[in-house]
Amino acid sequence: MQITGLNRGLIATCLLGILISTYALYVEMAAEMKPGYKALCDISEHASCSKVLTSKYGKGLGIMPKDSPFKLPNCVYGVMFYSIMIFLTTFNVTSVVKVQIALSITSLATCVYLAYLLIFVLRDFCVVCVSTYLLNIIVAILLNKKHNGLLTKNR
Ligand SMILES: C/C(=C\C[C@@]12O[C@]1(C)C(=O)c1ccccc1C2=O)CCC[C@H](C)CCC[C@H](C)CCCC(C)C
Repeated sequence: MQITGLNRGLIATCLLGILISTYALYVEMAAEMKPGYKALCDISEHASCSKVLTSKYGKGLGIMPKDSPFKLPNCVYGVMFYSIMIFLTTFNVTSVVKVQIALSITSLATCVYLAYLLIFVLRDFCVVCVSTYLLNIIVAILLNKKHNGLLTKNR
């Protein structure tokens, strides 16, 4: 695929990521404010996204200390991550793609950790969470293709 096509794919995937993260942030705030709030992604007892989002792992990735300024909802990190990705996608430079790949690997590692929490600690199926894992895998594949594409072009 051409670089332009890969860029479109990357931007579309990241926009979807921003959309899902924003929705998850809304659900998190609504569930915290109104008890008994039932979100669209609260499908059943063991497929409840609001339970996951309002759990103690839902903020600061579950690792930030109690009153750290980085104890933001995980979704806020998601929005920042996808926005930075979109911005960096506008540069078609190998070195910038390398920075994006590094960020993408960090996000994949974070996803593995969050998926572990989801499956083994919270024992819940969270649709919005799993979709962001998939999006991050797609971003990694597209970045790898773009990196290869730029290397061949500059040869
Ligand atoms: C919505 C989202 C992930 C979903 C979810 O986190 C949620 C919402 C959550 O509450 C949760 C609770 C318990 C178990 C699992 C979960 C999750 O699954 C976003 C991915 C975040 C993405 C993987 C960010 C990675 C950021 C890197 C650390 C790099 C930061 C880059 C910066 C410069 C900002």
